[in-house]
Amino acid sequence: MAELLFFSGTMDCGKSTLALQMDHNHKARGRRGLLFSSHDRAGESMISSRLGLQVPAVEVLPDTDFWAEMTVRQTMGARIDYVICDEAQFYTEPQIDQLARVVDEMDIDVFSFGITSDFRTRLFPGSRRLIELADRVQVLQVEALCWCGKRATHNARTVDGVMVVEGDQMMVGDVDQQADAVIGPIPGDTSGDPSADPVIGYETLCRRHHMRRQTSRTSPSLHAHQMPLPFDQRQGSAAAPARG
Ligand SMILES: Nc1ncnc2c1ncn2[C@@H]1O[C@H](COP(=O)(O)OP(=O)(O)O)[C@@H](O)[C@H]1O
Ligand SMILES: Cc1cn([C@H]2C[C@H](O)[C@@H](COP(=O)(O)O)O2)c(=O)[nH]c1=O
Repeated sequence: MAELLFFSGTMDCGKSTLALQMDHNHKARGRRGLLFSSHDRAGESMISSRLGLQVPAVEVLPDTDFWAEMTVRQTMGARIDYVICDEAQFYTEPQIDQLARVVDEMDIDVFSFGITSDFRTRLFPGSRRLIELADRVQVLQVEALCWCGKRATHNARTVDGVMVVEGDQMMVGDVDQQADAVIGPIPGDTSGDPSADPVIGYETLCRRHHMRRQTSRTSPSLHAHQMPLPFDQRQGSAAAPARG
């Protein structure tokens, strides 16, 4: 019997990698699958993993109807044994209902992948509906970590390196946008230009640090370790710290 599975976790815990691995393993055994995604960081119609894999996928739009998608393809003679759905947090509730119907009435496995909650710790509508309907919800084993070393359970959004708790629920972005913010501006780098667009980034945190709004940038201990020694260009040597 086909199943609706939801593989979930924070950002950067390996969901897209697992999605592509599952596709590979099922394909290797002669099963036929269809890949879907929505607003992947690498661009439209794509499933991309930070491990470097990138595979074409059908882009899910607000008016995509999964029941119709499957019906049209099957009518044209395609065999569909399973469906991979990445970035499923962005799907609408009716789309998740359609996926459940595809499982139950067409006997097609649906393997869905997505983050559970947004930067305000609120459930995404698509994820909420998946939690309500899935046969199984599986939290990924690979743990994204907070800067303190604990398991990261929440996603923080940063704007120009500063954690925010207000804004649109959907904003495509990545976790490594924090890096520059941690070590401060690099001399000659104009990306810190105040007239430039704000840099949206994300950081995975444990609950305690999410609640306290403490990111790697505002953590006093980590900040001290990652700050480069101030370099006195006149002397050619490290000078006394100018910043507290
Ligand atoms: N350079 C690297 N070497 C080894 N593993 C990496 C590297 N870069 C990323 N990863 C792994 O990839 C994971 C992110 O995978 P990805 O599928 O892109 O995550 P998600 O879809 O959950 O955001 C990281 O948690 C890490 O385990
Ligand atoms: C927390 C949060 C994330 N997003 C976006 C940022 C990324 O583009 C995706 C998650 O991708 P990943 O493969 O899981 O890393 O979601 C968002 O739009 N709103 C949020 O609150």
